[in-house]
Amino acid sequence: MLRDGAMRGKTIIVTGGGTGLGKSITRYLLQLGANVTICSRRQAVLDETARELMSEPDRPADAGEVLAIQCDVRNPAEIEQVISQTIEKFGKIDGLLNNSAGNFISPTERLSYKAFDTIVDIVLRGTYYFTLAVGKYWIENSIPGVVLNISTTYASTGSGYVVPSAVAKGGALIMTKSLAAEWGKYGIRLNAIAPGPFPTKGAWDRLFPEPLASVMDPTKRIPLKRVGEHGELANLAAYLLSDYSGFITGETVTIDGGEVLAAGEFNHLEQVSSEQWDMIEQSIKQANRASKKEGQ
Ligand SMILES: CCCCC/C=C/C(=O)SCCNC(=O)CCNC(=O)[C@H](O)C(C)(C)COP(=O)(O)OP(=O)(O)OC[C@H]1O[C@@H](n2cnc3c(N)ncnc32)[C@H](O)[C@@H]1OP(=O)(O)O
Ligand SMILES: NC(=O)C1=CN([C@@H]2O[C@H](COP(=O)(O)OP(=O)(O)OC[C@H]3O[C@@H](n4cnc5c(N)ncnc54)[C@H](OP(=O)(O)O)[C@@H]3O)[C@@H](O)[C@H]2O)C=CC1
Repeated sequence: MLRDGAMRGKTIIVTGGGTGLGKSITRYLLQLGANVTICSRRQAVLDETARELMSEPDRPADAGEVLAIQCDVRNPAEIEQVISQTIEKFGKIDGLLNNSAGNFISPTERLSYKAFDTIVDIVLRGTYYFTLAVGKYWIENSIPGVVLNISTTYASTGSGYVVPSAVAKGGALIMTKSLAAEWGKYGIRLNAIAPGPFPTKGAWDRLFPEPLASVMDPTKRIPLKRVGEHGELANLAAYLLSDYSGFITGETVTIDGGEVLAAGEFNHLEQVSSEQWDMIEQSIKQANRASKKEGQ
């Protein structure tokens, strides 16, 4: 979507950049010329992704470089290491994509305290630790920066069966708005993306395992009748991390094919046939005539 080289000279940290959506966004940022640090718990996965992205056949000559650093986002000392090694390698940091997450589907009453903590710690604590660390660096060095948080649509609506994730993503969304208000004076922007379903192994293994996968087709609820494509999300993320979105802050952009609209009272009436609509129309018109007569 953005022109070639649109992110040249920028350095972005992508948490969870070794897999899934983080990897797809990293691929596009590199193509646009950004240098990208990817970080997560599994160094071997990060190294393999870095190797793959640096040797893609269609990699432009002026594509950015990737640096892979092990980091558990629940650990501030490891976050500090990512920041210092990124500055050492690329000179500065311009953007942070908080994309790391943990999640699994489960009735909430089945969860142990540790299970709940595990998700909230990765998603909420990890997001605010990383944002705080990078934000301090930007403020101390008078660097304008941009934070993009990968949220979910249920961060606003809430959702059963993924309650720790909803609680944590909801908290991160409020942090996005709160810090957008507080740090605007430093030239720091914070936004969020709320994706609907975008198939990844990480999400599908934990949210749609059998027998759920056989009985639950997420596309049925989506007005556009399909799941998202990684390139569509990468376009939006690159835009929100780029200077082209320079006047957007505190905003959440939903990209879900209209799935959140499912709450609309009458949206499920797709099932009503054309013949049934004829009958309904006649019935309403009959009622209209009757009420007019009553008024005469
Ligand atoms: C499609 C529509 C919208 C979707 C929105 C998507 C949101 C997403 O976030 S998708 C991202 C999915 N990706 C991941 O989750 C990747 C990373 N995940 C993991 O590594 C694991 O799933 C993890 C989050 C559980 C963390 O792993 P680890 O640190 O190794 O933790 P443990 O295995 O030790 O488990 C901790 C704790 O949690 C309990 N637990 C794990 N799975 C379940 C489960 N399915 N049901 C109930 N409890 C579970 C586990 O038993 C541990 O608790 P204790 O037993 O008390 O020790
Ligand atoms: N796929 C979808 O349909 C949707 C996804 N999302 C969001 O998109 C983002 C990416 O998810 P997706 O690509 O689907 O799933 P993935 O499982 O592929 O991505 C999650 C990433 O988080 C990393 N991670 C997990 N725990 C930690 C930790 N403690 N410290 C550092 N990194 C960690 C994982 O790497 P490692 O295991 O190496 O640590 C992994 O790379 C998440 O924020 C998710 O909530 C939102 C809505 C829909």
